[in-house]
Amino acid sequence: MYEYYCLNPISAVGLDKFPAKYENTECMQEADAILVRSADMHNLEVAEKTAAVARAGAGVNNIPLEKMTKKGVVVFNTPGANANGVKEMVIAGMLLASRDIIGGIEWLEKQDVTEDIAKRAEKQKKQFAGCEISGKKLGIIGLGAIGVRVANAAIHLGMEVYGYDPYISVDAAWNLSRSIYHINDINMIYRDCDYITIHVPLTDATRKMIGKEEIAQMKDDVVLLNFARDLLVDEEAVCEALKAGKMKKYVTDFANPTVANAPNTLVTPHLGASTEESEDNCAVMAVKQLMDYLENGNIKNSVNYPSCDGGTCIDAGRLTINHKNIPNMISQFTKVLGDAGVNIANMINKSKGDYAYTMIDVTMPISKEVAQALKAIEEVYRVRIIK
Ligand SMILES: NC(=O)C1=CN([C@@H]2O[C@H](COP(=O)(O)OP(=O)(O)OC[C@H]3O[C@@H](n4cnc5c(N)ncnc54)[C@H](O)[C@@H]3O)[C@@H](O)[C@H]2O)C=CC1
Ligand SMILES: O=C(O)CCC(=O)C(=O)O
Repeated sequence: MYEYYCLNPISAVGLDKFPAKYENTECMQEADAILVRSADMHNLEVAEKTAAVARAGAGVNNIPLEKMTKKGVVVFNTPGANANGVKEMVIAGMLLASRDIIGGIEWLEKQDVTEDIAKRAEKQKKQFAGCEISGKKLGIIGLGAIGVRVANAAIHLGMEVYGYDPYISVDAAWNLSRSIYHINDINMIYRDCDYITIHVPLTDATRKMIGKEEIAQMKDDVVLLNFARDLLVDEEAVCEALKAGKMKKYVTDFANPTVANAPNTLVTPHLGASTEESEDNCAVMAVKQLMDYLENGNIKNSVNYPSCDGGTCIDAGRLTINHKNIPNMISQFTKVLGDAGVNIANMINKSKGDYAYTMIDVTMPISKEVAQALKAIEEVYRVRIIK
């Protein structure tokens, strides 16, 4: 029996994939695995028993990764599963920033509905007029799952698209329309684009990457869109630019005291991934990844441990070890197993930066004592007997 705990509501389409041997617990401390969306986990202590956290979504800045890693907790996310939902919001954001659709609707809602409503509407409409996005320059910072989709959609809407991503993945590059200008100097985007949209993860390296200096380079009347994370942008500087008439609109998915109801901002309450399809996709992917990890020890789409696929164990036993990526670890593991007379059938050792993961299939069942001896090795964070 496995127990899972949901820190946020998770789509039933995903949770229904858990078979009967999985139970949804009300108590986080009892959980083998935790599912989360945007809940802040930085001040939460997860139980020793908890082996995995699955973020049903992309951004993992709400999860203390270093702390989890050193507890041997594998953190998963669901790359691309909600990217289309965000892409559609970005397109909507560009349109809302270009035409005063909201102003027009609000004006109409306040009117008395009388026989002459059509006539009054025709008279008023000029104050809600705007411009088209076709033919305008769009700069995209971050060409990952979302950035690529936004880029390709914008091309189809007739925009001239410039993309910047020094770490673009091979997959993303393959999916990118050939009509997009892939540029190496981010300042070109700041200087030349009418619309700028950011789609990078929030890390120490990207925090406040758009600040006063970057805004100063931008064209007058630029529209800045932020569906990634508010802390990527110096929003005090944005509000000054909006007030000064330098920036036309700031479209953001993140409400906070700086931007909520501020002039010329369009703020949505973190709705990018709030579609039936995105919520279902993320939940299904998160649940499948958790099940494969809990039952087989396989890792796919983890942000803190390497991928590892040993399939289903066909030998007598399997154990997995989460540990630091330093010399002499494997020899210590094989010594413990050799001393206990345990024969190794197969072994996989993978690393991701400072951390590593070892999966060992053996020809006889593994005792708790052997697992304890492995756990006692310095810089071993967790040992699981899978079978
Ligand atoms: N508003 C919402 O509901 C949602 C927001 N997000 C946010 O959007 C972010 C991006 O999501 P995805 O595209 O799915 O992630 P992704 O991981 O597929 O793409 C991120 C891209 O940013 C690039 N990158 C990293 N540092 C960069 C830098 N300094 N300059 C330029 N590019 C850089 C990476 O190389 C990668 O290609 C997430 O980390 C999350 O914070 C994601 C999903 C929903
Ligand atoms: O779960 C959500 O609604 C938030 C989505 C998000 O911000 C992400 O996937 O990074």
